[in-house]
Amino acid sequence: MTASASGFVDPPVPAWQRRWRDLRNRLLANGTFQDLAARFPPTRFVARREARALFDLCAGFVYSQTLAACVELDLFAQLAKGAETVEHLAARGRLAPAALLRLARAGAALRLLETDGARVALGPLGAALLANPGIAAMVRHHALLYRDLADPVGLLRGETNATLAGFWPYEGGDAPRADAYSQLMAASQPMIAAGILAAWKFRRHRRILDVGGGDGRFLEAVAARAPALALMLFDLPDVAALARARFARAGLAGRAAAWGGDMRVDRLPEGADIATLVRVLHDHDDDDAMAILRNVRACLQPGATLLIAEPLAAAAGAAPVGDAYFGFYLLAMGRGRPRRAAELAAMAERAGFIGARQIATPQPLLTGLIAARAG
Ligand SMILES: C[S@@+](CC[C@H](N)C(=O)[O-])C[C@H]1O[C@@H](n2cnc3c(N)ncnc32)[C@H](O)[C@@H]1O
Repeated sequence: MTASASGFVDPPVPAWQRRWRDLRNRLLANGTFQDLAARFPPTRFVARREARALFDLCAGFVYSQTLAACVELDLFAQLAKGAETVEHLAARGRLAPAALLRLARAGAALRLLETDGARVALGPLGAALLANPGIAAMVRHHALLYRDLADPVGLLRGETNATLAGFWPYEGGDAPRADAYSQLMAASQPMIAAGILAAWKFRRHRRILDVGGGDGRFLEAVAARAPALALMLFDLPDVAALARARFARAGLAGRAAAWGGDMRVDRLPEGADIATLVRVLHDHDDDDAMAILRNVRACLQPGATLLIAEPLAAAAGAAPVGDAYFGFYLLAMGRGRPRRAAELAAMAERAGFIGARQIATPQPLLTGLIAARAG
């Protein structure tokens, strides 16, 4: 077993796999082999695919910034009703038509837009983005992360004063900033809630406690699906106040209550038969994450359900999101790390839960789900 820096263990790599990896790497690092592979018909396809993947890694930041420019110019919303002329879009964005066309062609290459040179329309990814406003909110928010990643090694060495850390002031209380990050979370929450609601039947429960529940958007979505469920939310005091306001606006004040405090140390409200931690544990270093899990366990009766929902490390088909994106995002944020499903299950069991298991979700890219019972 290989001990990671955090003390958790990664699954061991079998000896035959290590030998195969070394052989593969010797071949791929050899220019003559690469030339041969690119010319030999059976390997040509793979050689081209790998060359493209490598170039995409080199150029990925340009692709992201192409998307950022489209979002800043609000192109997707402007094209929602149909194609527009290059001149019209250029005038709206205060750009020269040639500059707008350059952006449109870049966007078309990335399937965000389509253009015939005179008019611009949505591409398939641009159209999909319209249905998920949370993505545009994240793209805007990424201006902070982009700045912090300008010196990735400095960030890894802890030499960079990350601007992203200031966006998430969990300690100390800061109402305007809590409002800003809660709005960002609320914008992306519908995508997360859809995945959790597709994977878990909340109707079978009586009372839910959403710990670190933000401004209540997740509970509002659960409430629509499970009309008899009583709703409880716990978050920092400034955020719990936002949740109370949301519950009142949504007509849920009669069945929902929100408490403010520190979920690591303050007593959590009792009586729930299901507790949820949605995008919470990955924000915290291991000691704090364990304190949260133990505190949640303490407020539940044996047999109650715990659901942990967050992007996972090493998720099949989604490793770049968990390990690369969230790995660096949380580093810039100043705490936490993405964890494997097995790590979260082991932590839950150490905190007094039993039977922890991973539940399949329709979109593992965004949300992995671990369910356990209070032991
Ligand atoms: C990433 S947000 C997730 C919010 C919500 N669960 C969602 O998925 O939209 C993490 C939440 O944990 C809350 N939080 C962070 N530290 C906390 C603490 N020590 N006690 C209570 N809540 C805390 C934050 O205020 C924030 O609402």
